[in-house]
Amino acid sequence: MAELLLGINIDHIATVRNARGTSYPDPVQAAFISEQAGADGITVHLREDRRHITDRDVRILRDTIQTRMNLEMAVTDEMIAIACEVKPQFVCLVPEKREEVTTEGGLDVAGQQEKINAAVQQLSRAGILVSLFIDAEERQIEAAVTSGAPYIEIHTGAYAEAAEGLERDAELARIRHAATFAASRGLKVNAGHGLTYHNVLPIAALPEMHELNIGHAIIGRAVFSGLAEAVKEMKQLLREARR
Ligand SMILES: CC(=O)[C@@H](O)[C@H](O)COP(=O)(O)O
Ligand SMILES: NCC(=O)COP(=O)(O)O
Repeated sequence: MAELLLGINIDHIATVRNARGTSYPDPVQAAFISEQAGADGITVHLREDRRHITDRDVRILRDTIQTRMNLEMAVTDEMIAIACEVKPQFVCLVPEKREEVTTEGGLDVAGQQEKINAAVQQLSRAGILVSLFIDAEERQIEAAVTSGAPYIEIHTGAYAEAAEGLERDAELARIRHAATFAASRGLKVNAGHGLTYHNVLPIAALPEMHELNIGHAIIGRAVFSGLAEAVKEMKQLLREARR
């Protein structure tokens, strides 16, 4: 079976940075370390309200990412103009609501087919590979095929939030069916949102999966794998100050 690719979402580094308005921790450094550790791509979501990733991040990352940039964005004229100028290797079109804490559902491609078709065409003409972030539904997959986008990313949020047992099994079955159906219709299939060290295995085992985009759980874990070292470094500095 082909290797399953891992895209790292580094938005959450920018969230910590922006909470204080500091220049650290820098998502540019996060992208570099992720790539050194084996990431196959870097995902950033330039939200309309710029709550985490900023325009500056996107521009610097476009120059510094060695693998490939996957720019998640809403389907707006502003975002399409930015993407056509920056030219990331991939754009993933996502739904966006100002007041949401995180992306709540998939993009309704079927309900706004002409708008999505136009966006896919414009981005494709700029040489960008387009992915559509959709729920695991045949209707949305058919609409994605119609749009001409070569990729979909299946929103795994409902799976991640489902209670372990029957509820989660049902969500997994929906995703499994969607992945098989989408692949049979010629789409490349990615997935992501809310995937963790505890729930990723059944999704990763689906043979049609091409790439998983994972951020929050990895950044959350990185805090603890690095915390002891960070405390030791500060303690060392304090000791040096009193020598
Ligand atoms: C579009 C998506 O899947 C989200 O995971 C996003 O990339 C993460 O950013 P937010 O936490 O702002 O939703
Ligand atoms: N598109 C999903 C993504 O980029 C990562 O989502 P999360 O792991 O931060 O929930």
